[in-house]
Amino acid sequence: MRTEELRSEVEMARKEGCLFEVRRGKGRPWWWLYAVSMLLGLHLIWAYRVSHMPVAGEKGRWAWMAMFATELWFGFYWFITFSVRWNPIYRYTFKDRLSHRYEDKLPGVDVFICTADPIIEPPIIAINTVLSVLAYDYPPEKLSVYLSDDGGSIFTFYALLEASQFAKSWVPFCRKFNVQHMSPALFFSKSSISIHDSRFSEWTTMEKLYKDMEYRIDATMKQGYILKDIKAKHEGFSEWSFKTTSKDHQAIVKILIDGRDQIAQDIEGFALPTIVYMAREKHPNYHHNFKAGALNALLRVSEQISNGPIILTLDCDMCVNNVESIRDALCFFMDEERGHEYAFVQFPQSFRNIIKHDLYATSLNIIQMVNFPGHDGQGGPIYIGSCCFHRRACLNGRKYNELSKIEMKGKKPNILEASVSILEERTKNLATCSYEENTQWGKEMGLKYGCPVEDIITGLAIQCRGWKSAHFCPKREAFLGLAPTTLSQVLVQHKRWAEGHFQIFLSKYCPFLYGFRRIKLGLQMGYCIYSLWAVNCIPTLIYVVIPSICLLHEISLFPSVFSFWFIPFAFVIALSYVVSLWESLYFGETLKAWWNEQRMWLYKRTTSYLFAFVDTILKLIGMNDLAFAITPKVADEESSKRYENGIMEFGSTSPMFVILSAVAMLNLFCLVGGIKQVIIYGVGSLGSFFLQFLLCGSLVLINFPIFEASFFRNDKGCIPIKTTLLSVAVVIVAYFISIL
Ligand SMILES: O=c1ccn([C@@H]2O[C@H](COP(=O)(O)OP(=O)(O)O[C@H]3O[C@H](CO)[C@@H](O)[C@H](O)[C@H]3O)[C@@H](O)[C@H]2O)c(=O)[nH]1
Ligand SMILES: [Mn+2]
Repeated sequence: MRTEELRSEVEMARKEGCLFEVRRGKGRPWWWLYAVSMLLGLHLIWAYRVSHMPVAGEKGRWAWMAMFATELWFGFYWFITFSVRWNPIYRYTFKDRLSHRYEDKLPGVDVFICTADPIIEPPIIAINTVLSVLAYDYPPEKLSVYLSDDGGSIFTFYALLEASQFAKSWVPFCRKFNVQHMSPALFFSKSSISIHDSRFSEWTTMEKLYKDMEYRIDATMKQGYILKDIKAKHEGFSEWSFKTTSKDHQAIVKILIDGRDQIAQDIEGFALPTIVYMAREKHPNYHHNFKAGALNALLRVSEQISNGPIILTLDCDMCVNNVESIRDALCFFMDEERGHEYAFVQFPQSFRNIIKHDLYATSLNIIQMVNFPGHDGQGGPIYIGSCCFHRRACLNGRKYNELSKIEMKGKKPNILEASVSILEERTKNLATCSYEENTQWGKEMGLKYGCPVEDIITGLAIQCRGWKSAHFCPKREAFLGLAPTTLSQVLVQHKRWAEGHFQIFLSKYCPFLYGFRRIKLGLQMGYCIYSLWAVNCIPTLIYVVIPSICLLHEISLFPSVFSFWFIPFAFVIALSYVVSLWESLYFGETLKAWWNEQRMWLYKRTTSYLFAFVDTILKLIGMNDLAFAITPKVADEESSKRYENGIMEFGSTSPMFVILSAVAMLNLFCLVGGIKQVIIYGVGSLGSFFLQFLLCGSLVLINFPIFEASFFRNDKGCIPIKTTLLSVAVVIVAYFISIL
């Protein structure tokens, strides 16, 4: 049994020598008490629904059935969530033991960074990520950085060239000053130095060096072309004249710093890691398969150049923020007893731009702090695309075999023999999409194609090949990224996620089918929390519309406060909110952040998930194409300011906002209507409508930002009058339908 397994794992770690240790979460009896009482409450609610069903012809029979179906679904979904959360495990590493034993035998690490669009992902962000990686506390000859640019932008290439120059000063500076915020932008925004400090002049010189570089990149982008004398500095610029009309797919590979090169040595004797730029052309005849395609191309290219047995994948905005995270990851891979079972080590994705009360619930705190250790307890966390260390062999498609421990050293990379230009020429062909024609890339090898959450499906496949994975959450955040900062960005991002997960559920990779007998049932259910996100749109819409409309029509859908049946409803509602609030507060969120999170759940469920649901169905019947809407990493100045001040951003006329606004208006309308009836019929009638009032009232309350944005704001982020009118029209139509 799992319990035994865990106990013996901890035992083993105690025996000294192990590089990591596993500890089980505390407080499990409480969890069981919670689960049993919740189940009891749910059953009573269902019993009430069955026993009090209106007879045929009676008012509200359909509404009743919809409520019953919804509550069944919520119960089922709660059960899935609980099954993931009941047995979390937490991991600890012993990096001193690692250094002690393996310092001279550390494996090569290849870092893959993806960027795709120089406008919504400005190159300065991507190169800050590159620079943060270069500042890792790791032997430079064993570290290589690859930047994939799906935008194929000459400006990104230029920025990387600048960065590889700047790195020669930045990396030694980081060592000398023991810099912890390894991305220069973050470092200079977070730390300051006193004029009396002996390091003052060095510090300010470095700051100026960075600001100048930033300025040059910015100016070049504004100008729209690269100056002649800059172009003369690197022959790489000449490649941007390639013709896109060619029959074959084309790619560019440029080695900007060659790790074995002596010139790469800076004044103080610091060698720099290898830095490689790769771009794949957009070609009408070939699908470039978005990020998965980019990562697969990098796998092939890097195999020829550095061939590190460990790979770290990062999004362009995800800076390294902890000099030790490579070593943490290695503690899992290199542990003598159990290391060979692990395919990947996932770190949490943390964000550097979350505001005080986390307006859009973008920190993903609860998912990462509660769910992920739970997945880990069931055999392995999921792979979420960024901040994850992989074994190259596992990404390439290798099956787990108890007997074969993977050699960490990897084959000798070719860079030792071939010249840079030969390597570039050879790897260029490997980077193209035409190279993948009639191969297993995207199917059995590398990241999987055809899904907007390529990471999830790839991780699932790795686990189904017998590998374990680990979730590791160090005290100091290992990585810091940029969370979306406007409501529509968040909703679109979640639409992509929900859609991807739901597609997996409906495909042959459905965790229950594909994972059957390959991974634990608990882990299969774990994947389903997300796979079924999209489906939640329907029950949620039922719950936010029907009881309120029924309130208006004096149809009671819940037991009266004076009835016995009121107890299970009150109990389940109170318990689930108390537990969720407790979780949030426990993980350091504020009360207001929790409230904001509840609102975001409502918004995601009624818009992102709905659109994801519909789009997935359309795609299933062949009416829609696969897309990957990239999340912008920047917003305009005004809306950024509103974000900083915690003001919700609407602004555009998105159909998503019409739905949000319509739900809010409908509930306001019903609440007013309900109150009117109480005034007419007296407070006595309140009893049997109490829960409906509570629900409708909470919906009005939580939607306050929408009313504010429709009626009391006139900045550019308010709700356009068109959207408000449309939503009112929707409410009127809904009202007339309901009286038919
Ligand atoms: O055609 C593309 C599209 C995207 N990207 C890159 O993929 C990364 C992730 O894209 P982003 O729009 O930032 O997605 P997020 O929703 O923020 O990312 C989460 O979700 C994705 C899956 O939906 C994962 O790939 C990411 O790692 C994970 O952080 C970025 O670096 C992009 O530059 C490409 O390289 N090529
Ligand atoms: Mn992102």
